[in-house]
Amino acid sequence: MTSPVSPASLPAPPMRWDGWGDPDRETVLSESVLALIRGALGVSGTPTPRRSLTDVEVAPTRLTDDDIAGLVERVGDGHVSVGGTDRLLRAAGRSTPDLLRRRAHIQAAPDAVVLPGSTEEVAAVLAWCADADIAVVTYGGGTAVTGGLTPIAGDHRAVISLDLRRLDGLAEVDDLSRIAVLGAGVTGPRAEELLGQHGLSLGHFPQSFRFATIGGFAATRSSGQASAGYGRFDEMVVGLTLATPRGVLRLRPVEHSAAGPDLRQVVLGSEGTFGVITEVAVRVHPVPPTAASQAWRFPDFATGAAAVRAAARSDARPTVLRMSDEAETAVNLAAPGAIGADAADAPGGCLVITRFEGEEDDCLDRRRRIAAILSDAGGVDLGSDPADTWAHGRFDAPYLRDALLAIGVGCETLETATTWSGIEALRTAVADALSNTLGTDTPDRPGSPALVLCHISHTYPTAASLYFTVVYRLADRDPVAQWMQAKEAASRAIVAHGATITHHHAVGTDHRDHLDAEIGDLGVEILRAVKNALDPSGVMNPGKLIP
Ligand SMILES: Cc1cc2nc3c(=O)[nH]c(=O)nc-3n(C[C@H](O)[C@H](O)[C@H](O)COP(=O)(O)OP(=O)(O)OC[C@H]3O[C@@H](n4cnc5c(N)ncnc54)[C@H](O)[C@@H]3O)c2cc1C
Repeated sequence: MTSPVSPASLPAPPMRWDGWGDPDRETVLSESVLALIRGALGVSGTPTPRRSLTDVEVAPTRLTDDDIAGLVERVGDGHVSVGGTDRLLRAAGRSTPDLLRRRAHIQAAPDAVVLPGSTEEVAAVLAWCADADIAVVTYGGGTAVTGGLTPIAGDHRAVISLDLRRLDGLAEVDDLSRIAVLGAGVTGPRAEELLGQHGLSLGHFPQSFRFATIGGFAATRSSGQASAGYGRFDEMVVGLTLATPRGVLRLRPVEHSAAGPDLRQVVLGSEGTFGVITEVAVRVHPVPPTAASQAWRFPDFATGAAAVRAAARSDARPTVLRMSDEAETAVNLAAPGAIGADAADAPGGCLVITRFEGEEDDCLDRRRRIAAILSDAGGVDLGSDPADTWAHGRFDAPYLRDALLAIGVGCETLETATTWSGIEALRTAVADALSNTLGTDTPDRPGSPALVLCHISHTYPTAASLYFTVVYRLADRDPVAQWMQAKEAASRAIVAHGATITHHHAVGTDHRDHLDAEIGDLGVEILRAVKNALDPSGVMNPGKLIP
């Protein structure tokens, strides 16, 4: 039995419930985007209205009055809700299947939302849940894209969402060591604001920066757009605190230790299946006084990839280094405000963006040295404008997806990484898998090819990550199954090429069945053993990460 949702009693997560970003911002597709989409996919472009929150039903909570009292006892009055809206708002992440499921009249939701205010309260809730046989899904910013937030109770009698928004402080700054300790619920902008008051910066800027949290970054091994300069998030972490059903694990911020295997690396990427990361000690740096950019055009992917590889190996490494393939360059994805605008007269080739942050002399010197490398490798200097345009609009592209979904156009991304020697074959295989599954004729979608775009998003001396965006006509019937079929084909191609199933989006539910192909049966057994030590009753995020 389901019932319409009652109003919220807890503060709502800041993102719109059924889409991306600021709830007050409505994206209207420009004429150039509409023309591109109509021409490529044959849709009419007429938007269908969104479902209102009040027109959704959820099942009643499975928690008893005693359960609710038990939770309130641990986190205090006003921090627990079994109200339908509170539960629904935390019921999903922001993948395209998540958003498609948000269109249904009846939706799955956790049985309660709990807002702990400290590490001790988190630990108390987890111990209580383990005793009471209730599963726990940790909720950070809600930007998960691989099913990590799906409210799965598994073998347990109910599931709660543990929203960390109250863990929102800067606990400590060690200026001399350049280490800061941030609460897990601090969002990307709030972290920069808090650190900025000390003249410091973290430098982690994923596309989800505005909404995702410090704890979420750590739990998913996130990677930001400035990873070439500041590293992946896991490289920024020097210490952390993990609350588990068995107690609290505190890993002190001494990065350089020979005291056995590095347990931080065991916690990073654990996706809430071992416990809840409540605090993270991160490496920080002074706010960079200068930024200098430069964009380049290469004739084709292979030439551009060789140039980017050389730049990634240089000690003049840019802070941002990325390259769009021919298709992504042609639709102008680097400038969301101008997509499709000059598609007809685009000069072709592959766009490379470089950006350098730091002291002025150092920035200019690195830019000059990288310019020499890229120029020698066949690049044409486009000046700073395209790179500045990319920097300006870099957090806005996700809004487009909502507007596309409204007109019957699917838009989803997936990512992987492999060694430089495997990059070209991997790109072809994944792109083919996506085009073949989403671009074939079916009674639902006669003759609509899929548009597959790709960029090299993160670079290392030995490897690089590939990030695919695919735009396709949604099936009238079961568009979730349509995407899942394409994703499975792409995942198989990734596994067959020995690449990683995820470079930074994490495993969640979506990649779980492919994890054993990557780490082997013994690797899976190790993860199970760690989980068993920290979460013997298996209440922490069941159905995610570990097959
Ligand atoms: C439009 C868009 C763009 C994106 N761009 C990027 C990108 O550029 N780079 C990138 O790396 N990712 C990106 N992502 C993916 C996503 O933003 C990251 O995975 C991010 O790290 C999730 O953080 P969050 O706070 O939103 O976590 P949530 O989505 O709330 O949770 C993610 C997973 O981690 C668990 N979790 C969250 N917090 C904790 C905690 N404190 N302790 C234990 N477990 C926890 C959750 O249970 C869940 O399984 C993008 C997603 C979207 C929708």
